[in-house]
Amino acid sequence: MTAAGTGGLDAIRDHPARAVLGFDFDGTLAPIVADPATARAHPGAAPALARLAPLVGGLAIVTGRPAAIAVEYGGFAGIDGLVVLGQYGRERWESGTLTVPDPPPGMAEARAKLPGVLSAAGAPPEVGVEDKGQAIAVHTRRCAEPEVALERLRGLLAALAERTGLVVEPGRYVLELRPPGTDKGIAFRSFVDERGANPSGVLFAGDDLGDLAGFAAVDALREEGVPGVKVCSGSAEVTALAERADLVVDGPSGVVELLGSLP
Ligand SMILES: O=P(O)(O)OC[C@H]1O[C@H](O[C@H]2O[C@H](CO)[C@@H](O)[C@H](O)[C@H]2O)[C@H](O)[C@@H](O)[C@@H]1O
Repeated sequence: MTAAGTGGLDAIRDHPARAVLGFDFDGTLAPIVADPATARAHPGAAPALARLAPLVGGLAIVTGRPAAIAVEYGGFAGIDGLVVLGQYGRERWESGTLTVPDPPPGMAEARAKLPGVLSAAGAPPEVGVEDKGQAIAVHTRRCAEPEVALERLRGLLAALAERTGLVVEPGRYVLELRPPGTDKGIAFRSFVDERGANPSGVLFAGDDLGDLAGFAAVDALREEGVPGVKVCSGSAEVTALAERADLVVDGPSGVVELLGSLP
């Protein structure tokens, strides 16, 4: 644990009612599985979040998943006070109310052209397409050589994104075509700001490249004098987060253990 991270955790524990916490879903609260449709939160996650929600100033799931899917797969439906910021902040779920904007311009064209792009890239049949309405994720985890399949797709998907006004969000054996304009850092910072001008401390936990923006939000808050802690749900697949984290825990079970120790 870094000294700054210890300061962040101490501040959260000393003044939990003004603390704001953000957690990624896949790989952080939910173990990684081969089929995205079968991912479910660690069994201890929802009970731990339900216990914590009334004790802290703000508690959010900040995820690339559609908000409704994260609520369903997480078992979060009954948790009062929990906010789910889905699709990198475009969608919001809170107390059973879901807010979803119209799909971005370009998404329909990207959807229509994607099969041709996969074919041009020689994508094997194990490549999976996850249509999330606001975004489309192309998964290679189930391919015999997932890294090779991902690299073959990278350039063509980047070109498709550029043609359709989208951006490519890379992740764990996934390249996602999604609208620009938000990321987990913007989503988490705006959630912190809406909870009040004087947070006692902030925490962001993640496992994947998209979570680096959440870490950057914690860094920016620290520079403004707000104690903060960056938690990495460790895996062999992504090392970039561990290098920037204050604390590395052992995957979703380690994150649930940390949740149980808060505030
Ligand atoms: O922001 P997150 O909650 O971490 O979501 C990021 C992406 O996670 C999902 O894909 C990842 O998890 C899958 C299930 O364990 C796994 O099969 C895949 O390889 C991972 O990349 C999800 O399917 C995507 O839509 C999310 O954007």
